[in-house]
Amino acid sequence: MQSTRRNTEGRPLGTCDPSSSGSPAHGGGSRFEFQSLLSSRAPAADPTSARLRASESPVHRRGSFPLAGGGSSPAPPPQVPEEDRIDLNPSFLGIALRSLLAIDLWLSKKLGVCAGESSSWGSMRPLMKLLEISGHGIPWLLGTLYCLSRSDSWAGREVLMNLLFALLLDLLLVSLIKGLVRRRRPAHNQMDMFFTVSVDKYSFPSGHTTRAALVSRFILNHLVLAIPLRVLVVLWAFILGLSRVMLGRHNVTDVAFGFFLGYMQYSIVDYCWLSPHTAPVLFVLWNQP
Ligand SMILES: CC(C)=CCC/C(C)=C/CC/C(C)=C/COP(=O)(O)O
Repeated sequence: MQSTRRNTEGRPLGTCDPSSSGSPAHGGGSRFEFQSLLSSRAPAADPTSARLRASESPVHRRGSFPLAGGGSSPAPPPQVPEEDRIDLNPSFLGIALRSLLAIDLWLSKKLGVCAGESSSWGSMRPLMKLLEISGHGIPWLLGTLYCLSRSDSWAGREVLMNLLFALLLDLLLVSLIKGLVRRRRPAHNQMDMFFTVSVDKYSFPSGHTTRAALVSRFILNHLVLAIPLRVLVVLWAFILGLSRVMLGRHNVTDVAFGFFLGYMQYSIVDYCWLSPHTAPVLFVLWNQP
């Protein structure tokens, strides 16, 4: 007995309707998924026919659909460059990563409510941009240098020297990772940021978020603050991270990794803590008239 497997549209599997719209590569119809499955589920006995089957898949044919039933003498399969081929048997990790990426892009777009003046929360954009300046590298670097120059106690100088080290380490690590990963900023972002350097065209990880996590952990560990102020510091870091997505500057994963990296950076700074004992040269140099 022979049974005919059907796709979700009730069409026998293996057939194709050339009149239907939608790009095969972008999931325009379920039949393309089927063809991928067919290729991966029924491996050919010999490599030549496996290659032929893969090249028959519509995802390998840019701009042409295979006709239902086919002809009696099919044209020889076109040679497809290696980089154009789609992995028909992706690993579980690959599927999980792609799904995470899709959720990330979808959620980031949804949360980008201040990405433009005409966005749903566009009126909040000036406030978000103020927050952006509060986490920018320049005010933090200049502020730390200024306080260092005014500090008249060894203890104060030690803390500020380490804050300066932390800020520079953060700039270095974020630039390195941005340059390596080279993830583009979301398409809905307006590139109107105040004072950026070349790697800032990339979005992974969020530099504002790493700085916010690093600085807030630093402050909580080295400044004696009343509880409400401590809560405020944590809130500032959290809202700054969130505002990066709302402004459309980043995807959610850029910010999530930014929090993680900033948190870890503080651990590095704490581990390498500079003091008159561990780095006497620095402290002596700073105290030269
Ligand atoms: C000393 C020196 C080279 C300072 C550079 C400070 C600077 C330009 C920091 C960049 C701050 C910035 C715009 C980071 C981008 O943050 P995302 O959150 O958009 O990644």
